[in-house]
Parts: sequence; C-alpha cells; structure tokens
Amino acid sequence: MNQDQFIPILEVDQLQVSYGPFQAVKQISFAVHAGEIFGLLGPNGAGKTSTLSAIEGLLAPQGGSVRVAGFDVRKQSLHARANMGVQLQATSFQPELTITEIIRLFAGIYGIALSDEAVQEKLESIHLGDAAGKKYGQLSGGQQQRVSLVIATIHDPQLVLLDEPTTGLDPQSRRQLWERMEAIREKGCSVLLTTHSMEEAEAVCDRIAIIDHGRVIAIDAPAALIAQHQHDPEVISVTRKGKVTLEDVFIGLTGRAVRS
Ligand SMILES: Nc1ncnc2c1ncn2[C@@H]1O[C@H](COP(=O)(O)OP(=O)(O)OP(=O)(O)O)[C@@H](O)[C@H]1O
Repeated sequence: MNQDQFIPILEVDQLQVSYGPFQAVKQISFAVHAGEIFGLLGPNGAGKTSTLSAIEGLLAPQGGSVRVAGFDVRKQSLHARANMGVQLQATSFQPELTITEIIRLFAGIYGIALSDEAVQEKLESIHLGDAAGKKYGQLSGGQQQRVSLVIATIHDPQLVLLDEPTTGLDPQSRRQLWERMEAIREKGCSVLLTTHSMEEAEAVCDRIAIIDHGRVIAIDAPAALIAQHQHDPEVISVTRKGKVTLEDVFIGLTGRAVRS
C-alpha cells in the first residue's frame, strides 16, 4: 500500500441520523482513504442510504460530523460538494434532453468549459460515441447508468458516491462499471458505494463496512473478514458447498431473518 492511501478523503465521525423518534444511524464512524474503493454493506433498512444522504449533505444529522477532503459537509458545504460526485439510485435526468445537452448542462453548473471534442471523448469513454444526439429517455438502463456516472465525475471529484450502482445491470455493464471505478481509484480518487452484491464487494472493494441496525458491526478488507470469521459457529452453520464466502460471513454476522 502506498502512503497516499492513508490520506482520509472522507471522515465520518459518530454520525447519527433520526427520522422523528426513530434512530436509523447510531453513531457510525469510518474513514475512506485516497485511492480506495470502499463498500457499505448491510441488510435492507440497515441505514446505508441514510448514511450516504448525510454524507451528501442532503439531510441534517442529529449528531456527529462528516468531512470530505477536510471540509465539513454542513459548515463548508460548497467546498465539500466541489470535492464530491454523486450518483444516486434514483438519478434521472430530463428524458427529452440529448445526452450531449445533459453533459453540457452539468459541466456548466460546475463552471467547466467543455469543447465539442471533450464532450465526444466523454461519450466515447462510455461507448456512447454514436449516441451523442440521442435523448436520455431513449437509452437503456445500463446506458443511462453510464451517463450518470460521467455526470457524477464531470468535475473530477476526489470522492465519488454510488448508491447501488450495478443493480439491474447485465454482467457486461457491471464489469464495465467496475473498471470505471478502478480507473477512478487509479487516479488516486476514492469511491464509496453501497451494494447488496457480495460478489461485487469481493471483486472491487478494498475495504467494506457491514452495517446493521444503524451501527457498523465489522470493517476490513473482504478477505480479512472471511479469514477472521470463517470459524465462527454462526458462519459455519450457513456455509454452503464447504467454502466460506463473504456472503456466509455477512449472514453469520447479521442473522438469517429477512428484514422488513
Ligand atoms: N424518510 C424517512 N422517514 C422515516 N424513516 C425512514 C426514512 N428513510 C429511511 N427510513 C428508515 O430508516 C431505516 C434505514 O433506512 P435506509 O434507507 O437508510 O436503509 P438502507 O440500508 O439503505 O436500506 P436498503 O438496503 O433497503 O436500501 C429504515 O428502517 C427505514 O425505514
């Protein structure tokens, strides 16, 4: 590991999020370092999206702090936002706009001047070079996902937040997205993603945090978590086909009960 990887790009400290009397996030702390892909995993309702929303500054936490590139997301929100790119589950753009118009629109919002060649380059980088004049609403789900990642990274942020980015994608699109995340990491930037896919967590995440009932219950590299928990009776009891997987560890730690 090179020394840069220990520079914290995201610092979440004792974060608390409540909806009325219900505490969805209970004093969560973790850090994401430069050049790291970090996964937030947890059963339905564990508090992943609430954590992400607080990081984005979309909701005011009841306690704790979030810093992006050293800037407090509440007190220095403009600086924090300038260093963060967000692709949400529900990201959707005006379906009537062409993808070129959408890229130009968001570049304009960030004050970035893009030449025609630069726009074309961006489209080619997501294999949509021939679709410059196509309306967003005419794209497939996978194509829309690729456009929204270009938009999330248009200002070259140090941190990219992806909420379940590969849900519903075919294996080819998923692999391509993984490669794009790795390219972001190569540049020394960081990715924080939520996922329900253990395969995805093992394939691309350098470290993961498992969240349950609003608390972090484990945090480490996927292989390290497997090594630490492979002999736990709860893990062995759910292991299939004789080999302990990250999913076995996840279920061993969070239980078999389906969450409402
Ligand atoms: N706006 C809201 N008002 C009230 N409760 C909410 C609100 N948003 C989320 N919750 C509750 O907070 C808890 C955490 O929800 P959150 O969406 O953060 O979980 P999650 O881990 O992202 O789940 P999923 O994997 O299903 O997306 C859940 O019990 C949810 O019902």
